[in-house]
Amino acid sequence: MAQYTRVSGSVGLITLQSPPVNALSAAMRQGIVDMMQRALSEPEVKSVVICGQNGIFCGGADIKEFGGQMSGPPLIPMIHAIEAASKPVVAAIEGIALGGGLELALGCHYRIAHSKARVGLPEVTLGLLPGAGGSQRLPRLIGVPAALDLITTGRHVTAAEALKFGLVDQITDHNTVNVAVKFAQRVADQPLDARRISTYPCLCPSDVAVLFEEVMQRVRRTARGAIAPIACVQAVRAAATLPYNQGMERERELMATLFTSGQARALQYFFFAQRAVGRWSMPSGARWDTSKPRPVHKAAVIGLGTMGRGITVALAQAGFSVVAVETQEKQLMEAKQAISGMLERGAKRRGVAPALDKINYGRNIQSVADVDLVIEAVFEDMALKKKVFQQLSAVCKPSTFLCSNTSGLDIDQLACQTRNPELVVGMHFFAPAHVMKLLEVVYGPKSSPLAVATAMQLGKKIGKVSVAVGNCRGFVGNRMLKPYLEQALFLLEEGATPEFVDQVLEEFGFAMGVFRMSDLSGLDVGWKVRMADGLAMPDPTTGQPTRLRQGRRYSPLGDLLCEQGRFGQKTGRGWYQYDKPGSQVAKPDPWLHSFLDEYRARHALVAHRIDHQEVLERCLYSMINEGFRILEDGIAAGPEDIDVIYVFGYSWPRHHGGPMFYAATVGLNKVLERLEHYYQAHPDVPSLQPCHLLRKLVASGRPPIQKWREVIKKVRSQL
Ligand SMILES: CC(C)(COP(=O)(O)OP(=O)(O)OC[C@H]1O[C@@H](n2cnc3c(N)ncnc32)[C@H](O)[C@@H]1OP(=O)(O)O)[C@@H](O)C(=O)NCCC(=O)NCCSC(=O)/C=C/CCCCCCCCCCCCC(=O)O
Repeated sequence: MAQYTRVSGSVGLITLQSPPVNALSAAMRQGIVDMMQRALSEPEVKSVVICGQNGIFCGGADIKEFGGQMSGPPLIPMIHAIEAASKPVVAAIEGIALGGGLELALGCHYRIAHSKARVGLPEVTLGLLPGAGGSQRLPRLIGVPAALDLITTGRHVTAAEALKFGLVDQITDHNTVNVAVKFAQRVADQPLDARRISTYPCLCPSDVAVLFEEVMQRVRRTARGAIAPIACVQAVRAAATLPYNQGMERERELMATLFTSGQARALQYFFFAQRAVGRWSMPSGARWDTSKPRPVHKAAVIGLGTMGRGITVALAQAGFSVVAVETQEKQLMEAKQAISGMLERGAKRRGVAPALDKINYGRNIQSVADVDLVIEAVFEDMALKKKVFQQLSAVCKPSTFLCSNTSGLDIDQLACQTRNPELVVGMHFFAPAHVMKLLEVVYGPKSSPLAVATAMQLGKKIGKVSVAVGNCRGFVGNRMLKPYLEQALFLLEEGATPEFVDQVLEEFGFAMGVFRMSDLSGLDVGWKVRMADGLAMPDPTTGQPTRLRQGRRYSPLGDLLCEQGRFGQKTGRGWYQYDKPGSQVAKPDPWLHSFLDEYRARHALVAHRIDHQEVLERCLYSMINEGFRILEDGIAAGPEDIDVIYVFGYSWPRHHGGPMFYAATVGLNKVLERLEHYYQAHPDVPSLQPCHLLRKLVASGRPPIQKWREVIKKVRSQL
């Protein structure tokens, strides 16, 4: 775990050895304690260097240990002992020094970093704070404003930025360990008192109280109910206002609260879930580790509307050559201008040259003949998409992967239009496509593991978190959205207002409640789909909007709004009113309230008092129930896939882990019991009927979420 060698005669070199990231597990901490003792006890050794194996200093505490009983030497006394050492200790930082890894480096007397290294205190992203002295040492070293920024955002900084802050003493382009060893030799006789950060006064600007107030307000506004960012501010405030020892005590108290909170558990689960989705599998047994992707050098995008533009930008920014096709001259010119603007703004932000020359624009689909992969992004219309796929199949090389950016259409029907259906997959991007992290890679029954592996790898290369999912209406994300939206409408019919439903969901942590979100995305989008499905129509016998379709409850409220031209923000009216079309400031609309009253009266619906709990349970549990159905159907391989999709694509609050993790924390038996209760009250709403897998998990003794796959496997094998 930690290896000790003596180099250059007088330097004790401690190398952290625990791939992949040299995390500070109990064994690693024990190793460091032992090796430090050895270095300090050897009279020939005048100074010490701590480095990491394989070009990585340290990725911090071992997150896996947080879930169990902590054992081994604690981190805080270990770091204190390093700082108190009588011989200079130099951290040689290569690759990364994150979290506890940076806190370890802050306990050292000097820090030398490679120019390509990144450092940071990302504990806040795991629901924690830098609880091994980081919240107290960092402000003492780099000042309160910079420390607040790093600790509350968890962002990683480059070595150059770290040098500017004074966080590291030197950066090098050469072998960092060699440089650190020479440095350690040079400082071997230097006094250490001025190098112990815990003894420094905390560097505060004169208006520090105002600064804390401002940061606290910002954090509360953006945290959406997450508690760790607030605790981080409180911990830094302790550094600024208390002596070091008392500050450490405050850090410990705050850490204890966070450490045992459900939010930390959810965020740590989510850390591993994000990584788990990369290890995809298909019901056929094909898997990430047995399916090799084919390299993609040149790609094409067909259709340069909002989605196509974003996809083109994402590809070009990642260095792909792109053929961007739009058949209408005027639209092509507009798209070219918009894409250039997006690339220029993005390049300016990142301090690089815009990748304008990566894109060739054309009006003719023939121009994609030699590309390796095409992403079709035309209007969401099956007939149109089928036509495009027929054309692509005729024009492209036989080996070209043909992908559709669709939010829910049947991939199999598109694959059937082509010569090589095994090379067809869905790539469901989320708007704006160059910004949003999520990509659903959708495999149909004919999609080959090669096509899935290639689309997954492409997604990774363009910076997306890609999740492989099966083919069904709406895939995972939009399929689960349907019961959620449906419940929200039913709640309005029964007496709630859009403002109240949104308030409850936003208090839960969604960036936007369901109605504000619908106004933003445009009510006409769903209306068109419902019309195509034959739903958004008056009852043929009465001519009235009907509340029952195919024996199921149906709410025509959204359709009625659309019939009035209320499409949301873009028309200045929707579930809310806006000052003008395109405005984003939603205001309650008295017209809407009267409309709801009239609607209820017309349908003899008696409004009743709907409370916070009912809104949350009906909206979330119906969505979660659909999530269990998706698992049962094999559309998602595991709960992690669903959770990652919901956090990255649908603004599910990350500190609740995702809908499936949330169900596990609420208790599956409680979710089941409440669904049964609501289904009894609403037997014409099938999405409230608890699904078989949920019942099975409860009957199996509610195993932890990590064990659900075993039960899922059994349930699927019985189907
Ligand atoms: C940037 C990375 C490091 C690397 O990224 P990349 O190259 O893309 O690779 P990945 O795929 O992400 O990772 C590769 C595998 O490594 C695993 N991994 C990564 N980091 C860790 C880690 N820190 N621990 C465990 N495992 C890790 C990862 O999962 C991959 O494996 P797999 O594919 O999943 O199998 C990137 O990985 C990254 O960003 N890592 C996280 C960095 C991070 O966030 N570090 C901070 C960790 S938290 C920390 O350090 C906290 C320190 C303070 C602790 C103080 C403890 C005091 C306890 C007090 C408790 C008080 C309780 C009181 C209770 C009471 O009183 O009762």
